[in-house]
Amino acid sequence: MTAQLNPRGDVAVLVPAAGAGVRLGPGAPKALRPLAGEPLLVHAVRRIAAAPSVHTIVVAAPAADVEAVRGMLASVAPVTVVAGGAERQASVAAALAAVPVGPEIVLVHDAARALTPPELVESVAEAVRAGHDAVIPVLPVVDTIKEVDAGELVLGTVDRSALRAVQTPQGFRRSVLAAAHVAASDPLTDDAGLVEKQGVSVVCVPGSEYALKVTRPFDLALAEHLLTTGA
Ligand SMILES: Nc1ccn([C@@H]2O[C@H](COP(=O)(O)OP(=O)(O)OP(=O)(O)O)[C@@H](O)[C@H]2O)c(=O)n1
Ligand SMILES: C[C@](O)(CO)[C@H](O)COP(=O)(O)O
Repeated sequence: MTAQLNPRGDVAVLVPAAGAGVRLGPGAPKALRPLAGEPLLVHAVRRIAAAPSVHTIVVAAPAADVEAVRGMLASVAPVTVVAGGAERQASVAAALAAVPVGPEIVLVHDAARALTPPELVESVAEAVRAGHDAVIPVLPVVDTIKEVDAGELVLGTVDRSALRAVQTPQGFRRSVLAAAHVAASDPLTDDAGLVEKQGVSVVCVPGSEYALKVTRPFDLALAEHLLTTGA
């Protein structure tokens, strides 16, 4: 059944999905690769659409696959599909340009984080609604972290208590994200990094283990296991 978005919602979600997936290995663009029988992107969009505040979803698809992605998502949720760019930042900028007048909170969410629960979409949006210009979901770093030189010689042990692993969706006041993209020079893979460069304070909220990014083959196997076991 096709999900309905909330016409009175205040949140637009941009879904960059135009990456190749080089680290996943040869094959179709990553967002279009199957996870338990459906493309990663379908899983991601279904969960975004289940978040009650979402008014608009814009997907940035690989340029050659825009029509295929429209077809793939037609029965999932009402989405706008645009062509992405060569860098993630260009894909986000293309999606941002397609957001209609209305939503004043914009979330940017990797298609690759296909199992992200709707509750995380809501908690990030709520933190922006509460007055923060930029909000990122994070997890504590659980491994010991070493700094090394070019020859893999350990230089020292980093204090991990002040480190966080960053996820998406990342949430922004719309004008803040738009200004950061206008001002952007070198491409970054992280929108929070763009707004930091503008001197904007970025606030952390608790992330979710389920928002793992499918990057390497092990991540895909883990996501498949989580889905098929109902974990
Ligand atoms: N030119 C790009 C590059 C990335 N992305 C998207 O940004 C998200 C996060 O990127 P990542 O997981 O690093 O994906 P890829 O760039 O595809 O991965 P790789 O670096 O292994 O090729 C993904 O949903 C990806 O599709 C995008 O829309 N446009
Ligand atoms: C935005 C991001 O998902 C935050 O963790 C990440 O930066 C995406 O890209 P990367 O190429 O894997 O760093």
